[in-house]
Amino acid sequence: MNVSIVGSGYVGTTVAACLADLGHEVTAIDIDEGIVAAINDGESPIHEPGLDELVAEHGGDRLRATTDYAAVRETELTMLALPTPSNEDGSIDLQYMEAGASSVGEALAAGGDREEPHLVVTKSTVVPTTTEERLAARIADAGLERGTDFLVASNPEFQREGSAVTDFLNPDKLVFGADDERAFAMLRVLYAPLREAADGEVPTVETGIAEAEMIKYANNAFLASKVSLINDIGNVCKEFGVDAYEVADAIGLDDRIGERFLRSGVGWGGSCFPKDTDAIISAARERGYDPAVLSAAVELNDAQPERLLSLLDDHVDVGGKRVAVLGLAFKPGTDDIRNTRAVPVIEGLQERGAGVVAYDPVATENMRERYPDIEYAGSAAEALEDASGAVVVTDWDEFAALDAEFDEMADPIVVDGRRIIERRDGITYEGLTW
Ligand SMILES: NC(=O)c1ccc[n+]([C@@H]2O[C@H](COP(=O)([O-])OP(=O)(O)OC[C@H]3O[C@@H](n4cnc5c(N)ncnc54)[C@H](O)[C@@H]3O)[C@@H](O)[C@H]2O)c1
Ligand SMILES: O=c1ccn([C@@H]2O[C@H](COP(=O)(O)OP(=O)(O)O[C@H]3O[C@H](CO)[C@@H](O)[C@H](O)[C@H]3O)[C@@H](O)[C@H]2O)c(=O)[nH]1
Repeated sequence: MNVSIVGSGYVGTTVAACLADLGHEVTAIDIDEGIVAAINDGESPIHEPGLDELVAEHGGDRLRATTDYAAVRETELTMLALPTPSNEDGSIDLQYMEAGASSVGEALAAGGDREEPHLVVTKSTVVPTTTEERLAARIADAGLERGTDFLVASNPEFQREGSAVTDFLNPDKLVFGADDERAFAMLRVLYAPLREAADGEVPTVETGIAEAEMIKYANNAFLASKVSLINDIGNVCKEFGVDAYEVADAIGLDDRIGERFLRSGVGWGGSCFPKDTDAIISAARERGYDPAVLSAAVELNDAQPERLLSLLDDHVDVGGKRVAVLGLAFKPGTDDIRNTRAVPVIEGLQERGAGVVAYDPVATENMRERYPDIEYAGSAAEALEDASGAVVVTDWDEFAALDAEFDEMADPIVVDGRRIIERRDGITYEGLTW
């Protein structure tokens, strides 16, 4: 198929490169000229395992990039992979989606009549009814008729950062939301090569558009709440001196609970869980319903970084002292710092008057833009040297190998928010939930 993907960030670039790899002709459309040039030169604009190779292989060939929306006219299907950030009150900010939908509509309208309607697919995470009520309306504003000139559908994405390529190519499920058999048929053709190439059977859910939009929020809300629940249980465990990881391993053997997403600690961050839980809570409240469990999950998550710091307070008054922060990315395998727990941890240390020295294997430069004034170390060893305490925020594998490096600390107190450091002689070790 000939496909265009509007927005070439974390999701758009992964989807575009993978679809090209599966044999489709793909055009990535982005307003950022640097991103467009990089893709055409065969370079991935983002750090994501496996993506460099795919963009290198297909960039400038089956995968092309442009800033010109006219490219959608050469394609049968356009996916919108644009940002859906939060407004200050937590509600979803649809300005990028609406701008993108308008541009697609105008580009299609400028091409005159079409034999078949163009399918516009919402890949971004949007609250239920957005695609039909807000995006289809923007496309129609260009003088196009839904059903004749264009169709809309929702196809939410469940990939994780750090494993986006393998997640996209081997999804647990595909979700197609549409109200027109022609839209379902096109989505089936689009994903046919993926289903053939995937490691196992890929269940496909065909449903309504608003249902598909809601499935994405329910998925993230469930996972975020699962982590908050294990953090709540973990906090209780800590009060009793019980190891929450032994408890989690045991309850995870119950199929109804499942072993994944039971790692307790300093909480969830990233570009999705925080904004998506906020957006669906806000959208529900607007309609008069207050989702109590989900609100509590967010509240508990917001409190975990302070709980981590209070464990450090139990051992040392960090005012005027050097404290190492190990890990800045919101999770290992990515340089993404959006909503990382490192931010409240750093701010809490600064409020206590500590001198922060931070280290991350790949996310340092992103964090430096946000906090240019704190010290950044070139290695974990350098960060630990002369520090009067260390807090672990991201579970990078390399932290598991740290050992003699702790001997160089002024005061070897380690508070681990991710259970990645081994307890050892010579350090005062506190696990957040164990
Ligand atoms: N990041 C993830 O792992 C992930 C996973 C699943 C779903 N999602 C959802 O996917 C959507 C995109 O997220 P992302 O992380 O890829 O965002 P991103 O910020 O990384 O990328 C968005 C891209 O859109 C471009 N853009 C902005 N306005 C534009 C316009 N008018 N026309 C063309 N391009 C424009 C930006 O330059 C940027 O390159 C969000 O709704 C997000 O919730 C993200
Ligand atoms: O047991 C766990 C699992 C995760 N986390 C934290 O939860 C956050 C999110 O992790 P993860 O879900 O692995 O990463 P994301 O890339 O944010 O992916 C989530 O958000 C994406 C965007 O919507 C969805 O597509 C994915 O399905 C969903 O997992 C990170 O801060 C993790 O440290 C924990 O604290 N404990």
